[in-house]
Amino acid sequence: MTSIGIFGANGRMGRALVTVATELQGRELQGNEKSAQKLQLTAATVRAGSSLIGVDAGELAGCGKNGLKLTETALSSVQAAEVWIDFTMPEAMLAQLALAVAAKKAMVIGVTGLSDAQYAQVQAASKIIPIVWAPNMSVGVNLLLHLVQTAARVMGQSADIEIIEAHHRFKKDAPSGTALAIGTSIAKAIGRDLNECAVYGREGITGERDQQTIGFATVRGGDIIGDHTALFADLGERLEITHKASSRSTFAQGAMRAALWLQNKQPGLYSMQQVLGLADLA
Ligand SMILES: NC(=O)C1=CN([C@@H]2O[C@H](COP(=O)(O)OP(=O)(O)OC[C@H]3O[C@@H](n4cnc5c(N)ncnc54)[C@H](OP(=O)(O)O)[C@@H]3O)[C@@H](O)[C@H]2O)C=CC1
Ligand SMILES: O=C(O)C1=N[C@H](C(=O)O)C[C@H](O)C1
Repeated sequence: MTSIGIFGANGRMGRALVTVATELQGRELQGNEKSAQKLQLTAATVRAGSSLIGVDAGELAGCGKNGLKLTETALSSVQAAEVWIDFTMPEAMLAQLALAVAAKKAMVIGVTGLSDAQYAQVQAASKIIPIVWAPNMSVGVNLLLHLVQTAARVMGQSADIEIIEAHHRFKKDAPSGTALAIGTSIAKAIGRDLNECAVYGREGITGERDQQTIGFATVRGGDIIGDHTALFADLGERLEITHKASSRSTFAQGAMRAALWLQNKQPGLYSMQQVLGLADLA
């Protein structure tokens, strides 16, 4: 049995995580090294001083009372679970990561929009505790990261490559972490450096398109959960590879799978590709 804690239980993803963990509790799930494992949700935290402290976590999440009272984010609360899941915001996540390091707890991190310096802090923490960090924990997107590499190898020398993403109006970062991961994956497959070839917006007299660039387009609106398309556009044909998330539970289920996979792992920074067994896919 792996005990799970959730930071930021009041967020959109926090509530999805509490709901999925509550549903999966006690059931046999795919875990580490192909063995079945069970999880138990033993802690869920909200900001220090929040009026939600003491409220039932399941009731807040909208899945019905689960008997778990929300606690405040603090070192004392972190002791209550073996693996912590964090889908909050970069600064909050880093403060929570410091608590996990102090308590020597494993962590699953889904936060996007990290600066290079913030990502370096995650890397440093992974020398002390095991961490899975991934900008997207759905099976489909992690498969897409492979499919775009095949497409890029076949079409990338002549087709124009564009990555289009759409998310809800509340999203804070752009382009999405997933869009950047798709760009990185494609660039790697065709020997380009994303830092040098990415174009993040166009306006005015831009001139003709440089085929060597990888373009990004961002849409924000309403309650779109998360759509991503990699477009390979040549003269006479175009290929589009699209993933659409229709529920946040797909990300939450991926996070639970990562949490079970992390149990008993050595300190290190692991990817969702490793969790899903896709790392060696050609
Ligand atoms: N990897 C993946 O598969 C996915 C990743 N994400 C990423 O997860 C993150 C969260 O997304 P979402 O749930 O929509 O965001 P929300 O804004 O709904 O939730 C953010 C959470 O972080 C907490 N928080 C924010 N700032 C602070 C702070 N300074 N101190 C303490 N707590 C803080 C909020 O607390 P409070 O409620 O008190 O404000 C809230 O619980 C984003 O980076 C998003 O890109 C999202 C979906 C999938
Ligand atoms: O903020 C979101 O909602 C999402 N963020 C992730 C990202 O930035 O890629 C993943 C998912 O698309 C939802």
